[in-house]
Amino acid sequence: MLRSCTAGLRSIWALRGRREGAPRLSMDLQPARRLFSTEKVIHKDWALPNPSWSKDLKLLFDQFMKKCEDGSWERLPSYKRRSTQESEDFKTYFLDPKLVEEERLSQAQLFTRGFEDGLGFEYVIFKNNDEKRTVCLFQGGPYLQGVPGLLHGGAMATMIDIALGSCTGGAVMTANLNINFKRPVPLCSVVVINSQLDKLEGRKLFLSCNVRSVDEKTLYSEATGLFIKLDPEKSST
Ligand SMILES: CCCCC/C=C\C/C=C\C/C=C\C/C=C\CCCC(=O)SCCNC(=O)CCNC(=O)[C@H](O)C(C)(C)COP(=O)(O)OP(=O)(O)OC[C@H]1O[C@@H](n2cnc3c(N)ncnc32)[C@H](O)[C@@H]1OP(=O)(O)O
Repeated sequence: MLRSCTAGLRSIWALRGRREGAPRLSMDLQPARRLFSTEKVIHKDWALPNPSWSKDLKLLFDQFMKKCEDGSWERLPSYKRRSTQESEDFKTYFLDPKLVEEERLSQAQLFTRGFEDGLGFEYVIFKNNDEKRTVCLFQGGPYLQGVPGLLHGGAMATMIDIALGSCTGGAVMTANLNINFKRPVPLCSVVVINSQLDKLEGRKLFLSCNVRSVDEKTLYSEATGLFIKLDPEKSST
């Protein structure tokens, strides 16, 4: 496993910055301000295949894209940053400008999308609106290691949070997250996170998910989450 991961790492380095349609920029060599000031970077959709995706991930992606054809499923796009108008709305309602400097905020990005291709979080989420559930296909790269050769539990928790949040469809905050880690996830492997909305109670959304291997034989984790719809009348800070 470690050997294949090292080979993967070598090929990933060979592919750095070559995501389809992406500008050839190297994140560690250029100042963040320059990287994130171009519209092209801000609006790039990262939930699409790139050369670091394994055969398993590409295969599952293709299968779910087929399910999207009749409209029952949709692929959720993923951006490093929100669009300008959404950012402004968000700041107006929920952020205290005294707590976060404008310059720092201009550099902000979704942390799961801050890695070079293949090194960190590679994922795509498909949503079935009628069934109120999502499927997240996730390949955790070599920079997400915890115990040698294994995915860090915090990286898994991050993906579980995002997967559960993708079922909510709105401005929400995670209030509670409970995870049972049942089996360790091999680094660089692909897992499937099935999430669903179990109950809606006022502003409270109760969700659950499980994390399985591609062949569904291994149950890696189970989790439940409570998300709260944000109240624009209240400040979250
Ligand atoms: C920040 C805004 C986000 C906006 C997003 C906008 C668009 C989304 C689109 C794209 C996003 C893209 C990607 C997202 C990627 C990553 C997601 C990251 C998610 C996070 O990384 S997120 C950070 C961790 N998260 C926090 O940092 C929360 C800190 N926290 C709070 O900010 C407040 O705590 C809050 C807002 C949760 C609630 O505050 P509040 O004042 O609005 O509501 P209140 O306290 O009245 O609770 C109402 C009812 O929920 C019950 N309740 C509350 N908490 C509970 C708990 N823990 N257990 C059991 N019940 C609980 C109460 O008991 C009451 O129940 P009842 O109504 O029955 O009395």
